[in-house]
Amino acid sequence: HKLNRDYCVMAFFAKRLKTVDGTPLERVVPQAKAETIFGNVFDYFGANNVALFDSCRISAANLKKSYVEYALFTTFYNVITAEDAELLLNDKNLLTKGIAYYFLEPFLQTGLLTSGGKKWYTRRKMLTPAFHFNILGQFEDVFKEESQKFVDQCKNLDKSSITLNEIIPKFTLNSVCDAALGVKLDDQLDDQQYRESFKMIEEAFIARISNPFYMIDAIYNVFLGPKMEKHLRTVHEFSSNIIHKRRQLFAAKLEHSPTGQEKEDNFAKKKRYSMLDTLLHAERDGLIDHAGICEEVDTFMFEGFDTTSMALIFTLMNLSLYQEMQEQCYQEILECVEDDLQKLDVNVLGKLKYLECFIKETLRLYPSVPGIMRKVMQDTSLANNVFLPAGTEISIHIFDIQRDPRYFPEPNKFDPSRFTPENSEGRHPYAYIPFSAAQRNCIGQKFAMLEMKTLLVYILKDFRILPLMDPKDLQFESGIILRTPNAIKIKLQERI
Ligand code: HEM
Repeated sequence: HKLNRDYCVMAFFAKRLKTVDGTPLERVVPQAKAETIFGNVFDYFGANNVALFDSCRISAANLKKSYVEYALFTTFYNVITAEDAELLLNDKNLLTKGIAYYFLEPFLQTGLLTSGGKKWYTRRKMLTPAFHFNILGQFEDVFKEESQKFVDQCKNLDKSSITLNEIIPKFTLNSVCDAALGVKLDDQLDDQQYRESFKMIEEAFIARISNPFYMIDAIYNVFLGPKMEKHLRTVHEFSSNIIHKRRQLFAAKLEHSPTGQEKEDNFAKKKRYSMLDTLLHAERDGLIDHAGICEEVDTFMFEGFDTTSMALIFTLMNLSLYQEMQEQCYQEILECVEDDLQKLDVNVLGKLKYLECFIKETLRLYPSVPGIMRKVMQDTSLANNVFLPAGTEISIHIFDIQRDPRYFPEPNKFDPSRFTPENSEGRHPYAYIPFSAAQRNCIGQKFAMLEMKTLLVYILKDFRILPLMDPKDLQFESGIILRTPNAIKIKLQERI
């Protein structure tokens, strides 16, 4: 027992965290209570996704400090405060992604999300202009078209019970494909199958992070890997078809340019291109190859589709639950937005300050990406007296950070006024990080906000949103994206 207490048998090979000045570690970083005598190795073994999610919240509530867990060969430093998140996200030695992203590689290879070092830096530099403020107006037309399609579809549904999880993902997938990739989804591209395979891949991912044996490639490849091949093929074929379609459009566009000078002229004028066109241009210049384009397209579909879906689903749920606040959003829209929605643009959307606070508060309580990870590549000492040995995995729990009562009193209460300029003043800048922060923050955050605001304006102008569920019943599942096993339902009533 003594041996086990000190060295965590079975987690014996996980390197121990230390303090820089020799203070006993438990005073600075407590260890999460182990469920078995084997350290934290089997704490999540066999737990379902809901139990897994809840156990992280229980550790955070009990320990109230960033804490450590010792697994089979790996040490996990779990970060739950804004102060620690700031130190880690700004450390230039801690830009490499953690083990969880390695499990995503069969799907995304090493695109912007999963890559590190020089490759990440070059790609980020290449793609940043595609998300520049100036290009947002170009996306806006797509968002308006898709939003109009969405409200027309709602008019034909049974409005007494609408399951958001069933209809929102189609909207966000269409939007990301059309706006960022420049391809409209049609009958040739089976998006239903894509979404199903995407879900299966995420389940395999969760199996890997929760079961210490599946973390070992050899075991995963025998028992789970073969079942995933079909789904990986589906998602890769889907993105390849998108690239193929855009390539044809791109070639036709260049052919019709009278002198072939178009590209040079436009680049000279710093004309902005959509994300996929930016990659196709870079390919012509020999800066990326076809495999690289596939990695990035998979990455953008992965990051741009379900994240925004869940954010919209929770925002619509909150609009249904808080009727007075919904009315405030509606009144603001009446004041700022003309009846002719064709005139809706980035500037008008920028005036919808209350709606923005509403979305931000939703993302605080329900961050679409509840946690992110980093890997320590070389021994690192932090300013908070923690020494991280090389190989340590860092898990930054955005979900817990954003419910810290020091920065958000009554943290579980939904209150958009927390985000007015007066109330935000002086708050720790890392207390609210739904899009992460510092160098590896979300490249698509403006894109996402614009897409969400546009759809919400279209819905609120045409419908009153009524509640159909009790938020107390909400459960959450552990995963890459914050999901709930509950179907999130609302009622719609057409405004006269
Ligand atoms: C509400 C919607 C969204 C949320 C909450 C969100 C959140 C995040 C977070 C937390 C990260 C950091 C991941 C990490 O460090 O591991 C991230 C990265 C990223 N996001 Fe988003 N995202 C959203 C929408 C989008 C959209 C619409 C796109 C693209 C169209 C996008 C593209 C990316 C990419 C490519 C990265 C990787 C950036 C890098 O490492 O350089 N995201 N996002």
